[in-house]
Amino acid sequence: MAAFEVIGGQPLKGEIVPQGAKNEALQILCAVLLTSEPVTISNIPDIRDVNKLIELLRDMGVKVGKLSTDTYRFQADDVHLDYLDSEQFAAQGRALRGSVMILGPMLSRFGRCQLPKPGGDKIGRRPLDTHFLGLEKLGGKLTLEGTDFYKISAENGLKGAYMLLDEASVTGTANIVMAAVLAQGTTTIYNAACEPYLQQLCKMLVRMGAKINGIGSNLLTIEGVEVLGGTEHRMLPDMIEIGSFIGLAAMTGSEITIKDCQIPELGLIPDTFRKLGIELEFRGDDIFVPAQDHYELATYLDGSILTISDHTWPGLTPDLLSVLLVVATQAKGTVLIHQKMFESRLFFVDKLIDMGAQIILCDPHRATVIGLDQRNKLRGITMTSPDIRAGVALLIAALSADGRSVIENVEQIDRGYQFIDKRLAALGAHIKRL
Ligand SMILES: CC(=O)N[C@H]1[C@@H](OP(=O)(O)OP(=O)(O)OC[C@H]2O[C@@H](n3ccc(=O)[nH]c3=O)[C@H](O)[C@@H]2O)O[C@H](CO)[C@@H](O)[C@@H]1O
Ligand SMILES: C=C(OP(=O)(O)O)C(=O)O
Repeated sequence: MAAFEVIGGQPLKGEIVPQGAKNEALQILCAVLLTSEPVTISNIPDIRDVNKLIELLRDMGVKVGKLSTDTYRFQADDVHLDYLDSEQFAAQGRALRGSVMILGPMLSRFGRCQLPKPGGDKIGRRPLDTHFLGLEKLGGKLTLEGTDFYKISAENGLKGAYMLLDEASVTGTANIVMAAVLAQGTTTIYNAACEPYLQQLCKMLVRMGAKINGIGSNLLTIEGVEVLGGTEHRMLPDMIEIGSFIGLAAMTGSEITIKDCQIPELGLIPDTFRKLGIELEFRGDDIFVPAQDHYELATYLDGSILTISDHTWPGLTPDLLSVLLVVATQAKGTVLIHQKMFESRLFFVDKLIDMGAQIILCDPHRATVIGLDQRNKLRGITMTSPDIRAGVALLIAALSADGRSVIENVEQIDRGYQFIDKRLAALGAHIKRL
């Protein structure tokens, strides 16, 4: 297990370029399975989960050519269906959450797929029911082996259908869309997830020849086509990384410019940091965060305590709540952080409490943070990163803290943050990989 040693308390300064979006990359990479023609993808982040998915595709027979550090060319003109039955394929599928999105494209193009329960963060129950409800509506036949191995087939092809999803699952919607684009007839998906990465997927599919209406809304209408062709696609910057850098600047009292953010795609993220009292300036497409000695939490108009909670897009992404929580520990004021979607994502606050933060974990979903207003700094400690976003939140806490911290299990952070130690060291952070 790798670890980071951090000597905290140093203000950082400089410019940082966000990586390509992890969760967009996982959708887009799976979509290369939908065509036998070449697909060129740029701004691919060099992170563990994405590299694992690229390896999985290569082992399935997809031709993978690396054109530059962040650009690859894929061609799925000779997919080895037998590989799906191998132990190695199952092990690769188990290793990340994003692998689940090969189900939709494989089902629609080749009539079958199978997968064990995919990996990803252990942050509470992560049901796949919406994925299969949708794929079954299109004519997929699901066979369950035990409770954690799924086989799905459609010998006679898929047929378009109307469906009202029980929840607006992000990867579920991506899977269903990728199945519907090659189904016969019209599919209507109501209560579809509509976050920017899914919009990016839909736009790419349209460039490949798919017919999709309603992109960006929760009502998608898809007219199936017989074949899809190749295309080029560029990934958005990672909005969770951008939010993490805003939080880092605030907590460490640093002046940081985050470059090329595609600000219109960030939804509520900038305004949520502003509610924590953090000043942000948009300079063209860059976000400038000035060094701030203090920041003060907003209250509601009637003076009552603010709640920050997640919601499906265009609400606030759940993936930033851990960072927002950490930033609140040094604000002036009190805030309730309410993580509605996942039930085991707030337990990492124990470590922040050990560092001196004032937090009451009310229940698994809610934590009240009483900000220290920089009166006391957090103290460096040794801790383990439980999941990707808690990991980065703890890293931010460690960089702001007095003294030495060690963060273990940083493979969790490496899943989604590209060379984070080197990039933060370039801003002046004292961080070493052990
Ligand atoms: C690889 C990838 O892209 N992972 C992201 C994806 O995961 P993923 O697609 O797995 O997450 P889902 O959107 O399916 O659901 C997330 C959780 O929220 C619950 N839920 C979802 C929708 C809803 O209307 N009500 C509800 O309660 C689900 O039961 C689940 O526990 O989307 C999540 C939600 O933005 C993000 O945290 C993950 O980082
Ligand atoms: C939960 C996340 O990732 P995954 O879905 O891959 O576990 C995340 O990116 O915050």
